[in-house]
Amino acid sequence: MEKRVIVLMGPAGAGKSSVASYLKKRWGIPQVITHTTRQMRTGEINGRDYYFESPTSFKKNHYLEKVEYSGHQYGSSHEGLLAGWQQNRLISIVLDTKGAATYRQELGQRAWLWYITVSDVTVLEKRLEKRGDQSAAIQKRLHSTEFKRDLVLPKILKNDANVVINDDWEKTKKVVDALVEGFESD
Ligand SMILES: Nc1nc2c(ncn2[C@@H]2O[C@H](COP(=O)(O)OP(=O)(O)O)[C@@H](O)[C@H]2O)c(=O)[nH]1
Ligand SMILES: Nc1ncnc2c1ncn2[C@@H]1O[C@H](COP(=O)(O)OP(=O)(O)O)[C@@H](O)[C@H]1O
Repeated sequence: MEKRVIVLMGPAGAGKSSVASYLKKRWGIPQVITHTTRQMRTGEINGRDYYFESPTSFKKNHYLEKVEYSGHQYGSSHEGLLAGWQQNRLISIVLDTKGAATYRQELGQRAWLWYITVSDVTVLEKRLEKRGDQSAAIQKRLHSTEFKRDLVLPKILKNDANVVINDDWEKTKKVVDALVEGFESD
């Protein structure tokens, strides 16, 4: 049976992690956990949200792809993907748009691209504040080239991605349910 990884991408605060959690809770779709050198935020758990690494330990892993985002390293392992697929036909991963393009290149249609966004980008900063991110970290993030890049869906992914506008969480859940149901009934 066909296997797929739902690649959740989009600007910071759009709701990528919220969708990943919902996929797990409602549909039992596990998230492939990636590695990062950024600091753990309040409420985050090592091994659930990320594998938090030092610059030295980060270098020791083997990555399918890795990127720098707002001054920190992020990488996803081949092993994580394969372990997820061993137990499940459908898994998810949260990536930036550069990583998503690599996944599409490496995995073809097995990378199911979902671009999570909002119709009014000014809400993103408010969401990051509400999430409890430190204000210095928010400002650094909002001014990074990667954040600005991911505010729009890159041209090379435009025809391939499902766009999910996450303005209203109740509506988003319905859109997510419809996408998963479409796959399950395939
Ligand atoms: N390419 C790639 N991007 C990642 C990986 N892990 C996380 N990201 C992306 O890195 C960016 C920053 O993530 P994070 O620090 O959690 O910030 P957030 O977007 O504000 O939640 C987001 O766009 C994530 O999707 C990875 O392993 N590879
Ligand atoms: N539709 C929504 N309306 C209001 N707040 C939301 C919505 N979706 C997510 N959030 C909240 O916005 C913040 C950022 O969401 P998150 O999933 O962490 O985004 P991302 O992973 O894309 O950075 C979180 O506090 C989350 O609870």
